[in-house]
Amino acid sequence: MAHEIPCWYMRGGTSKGPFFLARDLPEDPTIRDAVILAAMGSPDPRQIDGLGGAKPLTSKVGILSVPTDGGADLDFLFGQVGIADALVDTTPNCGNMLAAALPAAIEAGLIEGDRGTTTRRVRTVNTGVVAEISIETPCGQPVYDGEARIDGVPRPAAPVTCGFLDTEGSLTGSLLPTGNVRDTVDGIEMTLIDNGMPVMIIAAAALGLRGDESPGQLDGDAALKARIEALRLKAAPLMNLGDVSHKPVPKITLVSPPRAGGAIGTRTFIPHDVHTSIGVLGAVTVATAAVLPGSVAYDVAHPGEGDVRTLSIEHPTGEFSVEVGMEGTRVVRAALLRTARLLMRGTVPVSPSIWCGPAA
Ligand SMILES: O=C(O)/C=C(\CC(=O)C(=O)O)C(=O)O
Repeated sequence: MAHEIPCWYMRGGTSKGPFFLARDLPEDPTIRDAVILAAMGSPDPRQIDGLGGAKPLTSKVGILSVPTDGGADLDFLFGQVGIADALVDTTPNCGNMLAAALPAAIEAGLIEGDRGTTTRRVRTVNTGVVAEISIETPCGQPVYDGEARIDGVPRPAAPVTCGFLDTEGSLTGSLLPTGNVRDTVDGIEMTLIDNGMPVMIIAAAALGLRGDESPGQLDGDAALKARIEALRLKAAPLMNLGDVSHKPVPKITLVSPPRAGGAIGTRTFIPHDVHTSIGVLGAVTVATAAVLPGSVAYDVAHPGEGDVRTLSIEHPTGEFSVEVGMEGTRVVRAALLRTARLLMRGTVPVSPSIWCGPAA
């Protein structure tokens, strides 16, 4: 008989995927990952035999637990699940799935919601980044209907507010891991930066682009993608990320002057497909570069003024507003809005041969 794993299938921002409780999954990470791959239908380019959506933004999972060290109220382990690769990567952050972690934990009975608004510190175990997340819980349970709108999601929903502190160097050790605000790799100038997400920021013009091309146009340009991947493989070791040929970081954001009254125009490779919008911590990192004099982003940005300012990061399906708190030219905190929704709750059946791991 199949093993039934409790599961809450959530949309978090512009991503979606199943959430599990750590206690419902095998402890051994190798068996756990085999179970997740089976649940998602990987490896298979169509993920036809599982829950995965055959795109990076819909091939994600969250694993929840309550920490005992006092460092947070909820631990969220994020997994980027390979589609054609049999790989569950728990290295990077994902701010979109993070937005769904608290409602999922309340749905699962792991955390008791407050009456009115529930605010908790949620730690992304992957990097240790802690975010303060607030959701509406009028009677102690999350509500999902509401009037908050985020670009990339067609319907309005209840707001999820996310506040970040201490995101510098999340994976690379420092905001500017090379020690430079600008580097040159294979003749292309770039800013290599990590304020929650390692990102290579390159002017779209440096690659012969305008910067407002559609994701379809960019995804269809095999020569461009090969060039960008070659740059990524060279830049990643400079960012202390080593060999990233099987890693989803760093991301690459091509920047250009804003076209819709925002702070900057973006097209982001994550890293092999073009994002239909932009990731959460990706947007925080691009906003950080946009206000940093000397960076490639600063050259084309309208960075605004003041110790607290809102930067509108333009992307293929609209914009993403990031409020930043600054000390000098340094971003020390970021706040932003997401929405999330429970799409389905149930159990995922997994074959006992996978659940039990290889025979001894
Ligand atoms: O960059 C990606 O692969 C996609 C993400 C990551 C994210 O949310 C973030 O940058 O925090 C997403 O949109 O879910």
